[in-house]
Amino acid sequence: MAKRKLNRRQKWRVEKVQEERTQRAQKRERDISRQLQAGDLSAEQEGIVIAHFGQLLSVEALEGEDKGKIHSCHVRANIESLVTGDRVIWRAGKDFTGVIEARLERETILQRPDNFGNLKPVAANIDYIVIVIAPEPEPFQGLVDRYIVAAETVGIPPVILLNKTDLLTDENRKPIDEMMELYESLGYHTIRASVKPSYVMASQEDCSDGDSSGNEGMSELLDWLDEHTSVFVGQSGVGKSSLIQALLPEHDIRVGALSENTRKGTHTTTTAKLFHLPSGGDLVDSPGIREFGLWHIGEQELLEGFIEFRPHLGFCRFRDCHHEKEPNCAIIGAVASGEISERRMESYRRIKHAIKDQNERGLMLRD
Ligand SMILES: Nc1nc2c(ncn2[C@@H]2O[C@H](COP(=O)(O)OP(=O)(O)OP(=O)(O)O)[C@@H](O)[C@H]2O)c(=O)[nH]1
Ligand SMILES: [Zn+2]
Repeated sequence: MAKRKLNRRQKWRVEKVQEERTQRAQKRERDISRQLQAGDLSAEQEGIVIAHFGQLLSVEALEGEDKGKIHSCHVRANIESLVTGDRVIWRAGKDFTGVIEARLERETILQRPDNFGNLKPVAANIDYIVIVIAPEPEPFQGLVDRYIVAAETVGIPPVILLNKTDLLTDENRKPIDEMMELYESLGYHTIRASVKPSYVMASQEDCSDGDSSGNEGMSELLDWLDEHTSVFVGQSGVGKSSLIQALLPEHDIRVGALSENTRKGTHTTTTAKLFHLPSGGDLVDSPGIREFGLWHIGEQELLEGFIEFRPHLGFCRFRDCHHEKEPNCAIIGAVASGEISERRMESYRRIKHAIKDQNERGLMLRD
């Protein structure tokens, strides 16, 4: 996506919109000052943004008598854009309203490009990116690695979750096991799970091979998610909605995600929602977040995103080595000595060429 150039008329409209926005912000500030003076706002307290609706943010109180309650809050001027997962200092007002005064420092931030090519934050303070794969649709190493690189780039540990283990067969088991073992050997945590679709459940009397819901691997997954905030990403059809639905039986995840998609036309929505898991831990989800990893990667980020490449970076004979056929290339040397697997090297090359292709077609945002 290239940066758009605006013509005069568009520029005028943008300026007009900005002016109106400024006026609205000033009015809000005046309202807030009035409320403060009238003593209608509580003392400052800590909260977490759990959803975003236009100018209003849903903030959950993390302390005090309102702990766990959700307030619909305005944001004071001069606070940079807030996103789901942000921890904030806020004051409660009447009737579950409130005012956000400040944003606390973020541990991590997921960003995606907007239509103008600028990176916009979509979720904050995520601890794990759970990359879901399944025997069907077949997992392609390049795609899984791309998700991993994206996670490494933002500094959030990826967890590889193989879902639909009930669909493992004599034919597909070996390549999938090899893939999982490769990721384990790189130090990534892997989990295996299966979420039985409800129609299978209905026709099944005996659930003795799993937990009472007929699902498998869920307790390990729940343990892993406990006390952390996670997002689920992965190819369409691997079972992200099914997993999230199984984790959050009281929410209608599928319907929510679908209607949000339909309303926005394509997968452009950035509204993310934070859910508390009954067993502990939080999930942040939105159709936009599920696509995280497929947005953009720069060539250097790609190299560093392959964690086993890192010790070899900077040791090639040529500073501008492309790690293709150059003599004394440290990366190629590490493949030859077995420190880097052929599969990951091939995957790296494939992703690099795909990025180049996209760059040449002007689709990428930055190198
Ligand atoms: N056999 C089997 N089928 C599953 C399992 N988990 C999910 N499915 C089925 O796989 C299909 C796709 O599942 P979804 O949960 O919609 O997948 P998704 O990753 O959310 O897909 P998108 O919404 O397109 O991103 C559905 O028909 C599910 O019932 C599983 O563990 N085993
Ligand atoms: Zn090299």
